Amino acid sequence: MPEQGAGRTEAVVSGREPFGVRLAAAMAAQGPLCVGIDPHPALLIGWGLQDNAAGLRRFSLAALEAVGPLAAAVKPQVALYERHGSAGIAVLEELLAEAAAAGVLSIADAKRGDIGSTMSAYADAWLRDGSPLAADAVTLSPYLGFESLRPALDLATNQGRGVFVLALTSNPEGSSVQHVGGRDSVARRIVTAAAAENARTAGPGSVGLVMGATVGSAVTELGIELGTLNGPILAPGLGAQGATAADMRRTFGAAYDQVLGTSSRGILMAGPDPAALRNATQRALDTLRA
Ligand SMILES: O=c1ccn([C@@H]2O[C@H](COP(=O)(O)O)[C@@H](O)[C@H]2O)c(=O)[nH]1
Repeated sequence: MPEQGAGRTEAVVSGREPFGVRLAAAMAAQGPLCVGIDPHPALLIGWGLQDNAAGLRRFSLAALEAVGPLAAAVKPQVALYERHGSAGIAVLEELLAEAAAAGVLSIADAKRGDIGSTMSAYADAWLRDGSPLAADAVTLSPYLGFESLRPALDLATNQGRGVFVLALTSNPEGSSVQHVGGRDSVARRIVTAAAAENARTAGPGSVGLVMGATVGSAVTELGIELGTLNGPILAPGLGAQGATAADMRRTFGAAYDQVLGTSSRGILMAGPDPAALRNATQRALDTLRA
């Protein structure tokens, strides 16, 4: 029996503007910064909170309240909610709802990827109206094949939501898979596939890429062409992983305007004082704009 769900085309069309358009507007208004909400145990303790669901909730809502008005988007790291079990997932649901109510774009960093039929369920969870976990966008892993992501690509389009597909990740181990093939690398093929998706839309596309701020010269060495992407690039690695805005400018060159730099621990470690969190966010924004 053929795989069910892999080729599903969504019929639902939401009334909201495409994610790519909404993100471009937020980046123009706020600047090119996404703040990661990563409630690591050490950060909870550092904020004077307990490493439990109640601490997680206070941390998450306080972080959103402080940084939300300054950032183009927030990016909760799903793993750090999952480690608290169902109570942690309930906090993530509340955080996503609060972000939506405050008009702050949310990117769920879940890195989902599976065969098409299971991918449909992931898409329903993260991208469908009415799901308690629906975010404006979700991160996806394409290592079961880019086309295995089809249910999420189609649902995102039809719901005015977006996806960010891992292409060149910020960790040093990523190159052992993503650089394979040299000038015809795995990463380059993912970029080409994302560009083909975005070519279907006239405005800014909603299929983004994850490309670490730490990847240095990999983009040029692998012959990756970003000029035709027509979509956003989520660039983690600022701050705690050591990358700077200057590194990002060198790495992304002419595509820098499409890049949404993201920092989690580098900003969150300034908390819990809201003014200190706002200052850390503003400093990160200033370097990205400089
Ligand atoms: O290539 C990637 C993809 C995702 N991430 C995630 O971003 C944040 C980074 O946190 P920092 O504290 O700013 O280092 C984290 O949630 C990662 O899982 C990434 O770092 N690199």
